[in-house]
Amino acid sequence: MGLRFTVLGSGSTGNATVVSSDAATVLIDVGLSGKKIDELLKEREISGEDLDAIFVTHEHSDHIKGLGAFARKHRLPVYANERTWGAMARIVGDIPEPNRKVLPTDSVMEIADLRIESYGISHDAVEPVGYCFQADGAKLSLATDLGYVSDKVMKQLQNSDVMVLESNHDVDMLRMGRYPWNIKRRILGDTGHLSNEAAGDALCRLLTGSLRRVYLAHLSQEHNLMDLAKLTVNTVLESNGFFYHKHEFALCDTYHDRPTPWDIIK
Ligand SMILES: O=c1ccn([C@@H]2O[C@H](COP(=O)(O)O)[C@@H](O)[C@H]2O)c(=O)[nH]1
Repeated sequence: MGLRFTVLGSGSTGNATVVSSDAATVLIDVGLSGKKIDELLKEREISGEDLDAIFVTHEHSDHIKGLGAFARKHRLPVYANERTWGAMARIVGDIPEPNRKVLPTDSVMEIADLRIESYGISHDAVEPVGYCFQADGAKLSLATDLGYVSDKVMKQLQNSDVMVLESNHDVDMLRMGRYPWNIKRRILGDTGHLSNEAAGDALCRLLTGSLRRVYLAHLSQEHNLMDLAKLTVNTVLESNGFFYHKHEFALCDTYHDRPTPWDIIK
C-alpha cells in the first residue's frame, strides 16, 4: 500500500481528498464542515488523528469551509501559499502560529515517504494551486478548479498514474441553464472551470504515459451528469484516435455527497 487516496467530496458543495502513503496521511482542502469531514473519514475507516497535515488549494468556500474548525480540533499543521493565507485569514480564524505553514507555489516538500508538489493553476482566486503526490514510485495528481490547462500545468501532470481531473460542466447545459450571465461567463472563462470537452482535450495530451485511471471531479449538479461527462470525454478521446481497453485505462466517478472507495495506486 505505497500510495492510496479517497475523494471525500467533490463539487461546489464542498471538496476534500485524503492521500496516504505508508508513513504519511494528508487532507487536501476542507470544503465541508469539520463535523462532516469527521464523518466521511470514519466512513473510510480513518480519523482526524491519523492525519499529518492539511494542504489548501485556494480560498473559495467550497475548499475551506470547515478548515479552521477541523484544523483546530485535530491540532493539524495547515499548508498554503502566503497570498492564500492572507485571503482566507478572516474565514479560517485563529490557527496557532506553529501550525500556519507557508508552502510557496511551485515548490516541493516531503512528509516522511510522501512527496508533495504544488503547482500554479488558472482560477479566480488569489494564488490557486493544484498538488501532485508521489510515494513508492507512484504519482497522483489533483487538478480541479482550472479555467484552462496551460502548457505548464500539462507538464506538471505528465507521468501521473492516477489523476483527479475537473470535468465541471456540459457547455450547452450551462449556456441554456438558469445561472445569471455573469456567472456563466466566469465559469466558461480562463479562470473558471473545465468543461467536459476541455477535460477530454487535456486527456488526449496526457494519455500517452503511465495514466491508468482518471476520476472526473467537481461536476456541476446543475449542468452535468456523470454519464454525460464520461461520454463526452470518451468521444473526445476516440475522435482523437485514443481507443483503450477497460483493463488499461478507466474513467472513474467522484460524488458530491459520499466518498469514493480507497483507490490503492500502489
Ligand atoms: O449561483 C451560483 C452558482 C454557482 N456559482 C459558482 O459557479 C461555479 C460552478 O458551480 P456548479 O455548482 O459547479 O455549477 C462554482 O465556482 C460556483 O461557486 C456561483 O458563483 N453562483
